[in-house]
Amino acid sequence: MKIHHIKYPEIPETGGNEYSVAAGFFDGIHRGHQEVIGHAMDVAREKGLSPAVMTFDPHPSAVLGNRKEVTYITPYKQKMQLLEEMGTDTVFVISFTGEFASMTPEQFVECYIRRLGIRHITCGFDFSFGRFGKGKPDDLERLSEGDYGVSVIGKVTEEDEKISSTRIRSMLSEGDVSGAAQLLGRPLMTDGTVIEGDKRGRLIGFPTANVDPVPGSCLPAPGVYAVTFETDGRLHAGVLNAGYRPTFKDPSDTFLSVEVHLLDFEGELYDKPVRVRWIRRIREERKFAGIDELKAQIGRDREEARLILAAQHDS
Ligand SMILES: Cc1cc2nc3c(=O)[nH]c(=O)nc-3n(C[C@H](O)[C@H](O)[C@H](O)COP(=O)(O)O)c2cc1C
Ligand SMILES: Nc1ncnc2c1ncn2[C@@H]1O[C@H](COP(=O)(O)OP(=O)(O)OP(=O)(O)O)[C@@H](O)[C@H]1O
Repeated sequence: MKIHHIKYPEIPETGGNEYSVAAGFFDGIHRGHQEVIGHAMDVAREKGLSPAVMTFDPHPSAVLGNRKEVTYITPYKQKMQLLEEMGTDTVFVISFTGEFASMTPEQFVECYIRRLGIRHITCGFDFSFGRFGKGKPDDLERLSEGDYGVSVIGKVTEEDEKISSTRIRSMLSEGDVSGAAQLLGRPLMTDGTVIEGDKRGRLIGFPTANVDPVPGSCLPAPGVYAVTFETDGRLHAGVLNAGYRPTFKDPSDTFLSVEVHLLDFEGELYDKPVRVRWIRRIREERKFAGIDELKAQIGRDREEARLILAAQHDS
């Protein structure tokens, strides 16, 4: 898959290729996004065009400043991997700058559709672009003069409400990872590396792999979760604690640890790249009176995770 990074006003050399693109930020590549991207690919096949995606980096809210801290359901690398798996040949990643954001719809169409060789553009019903987000799908049609086709995908919903990145982020902030998986069409995936912890886990009888998530990962609310843990091409069942370990740590310690106890694995994992898939929340993190109580609870968490993951496997 070819990735073109574009910074306004540059236009990359694409060797005369002609594209069918899906346009949008696409954080999460959820079921709504999958419909938009899937349609762009169908058109590419029908018309003999190259299947492509046009996306932006960073998230517009990082530049327009309406979100405090910008985290991603699918950080950049994972998003690229998912797009490639869906059959995308080319991705145009446009730097989302103040200058780009203030283009008129006419400028956007001239620079990023006509001059890039785009012959068909697919977007969702609420796609917007250009100054104040004023450019709408209708404008794409109005400005095309027959040079390119436009498809607008209607609202994809779950329980009568639009599936959106914002909705998924809000579910994650409440720990509802199974609800989020329903909208994503797959579980939330967190990529990271195994780092050293305080080595207390082994002492209490539950060794854990401490995961350092890739920067900018959008994590679910603190708590205990049933997860799968993929490393070295193998999938392990696990029970994860995301939190501040109040039983051992000072409340002023604000480092969020993400640690996974693997149900059927013992061995060395330091420095390995891993992918955690969040399956279901089990409970909140709590401060226990002592180690014995904590150990008993982790034992119950482990059994609950085992049942959740076995049921998921059977279904
Ligand atoms: C499934 C699971 C649940 C946990 N729940 C809690 C909890 O509710 N409260 C808490 O203080 N620590 C909890 N912990 C964290 C333990 O305190 C932690 O594993 C131990 O401190 C080891 O830390 P280390 O890996 O940094 O050595 C949990 C850990 C696991 C694996
Ligand atoms: N549920 C949906 N149904 C149809 N089209 C959608 C849906 N969600 C997003 N799209 C379209 O997919 C593209 C990418 O959308 P965008 O990245 O803004 O996603 P979003 O989920 O709506 O995000 P946010 O919650 O941040 O607004 C846009 O063209 C948008 O119109």
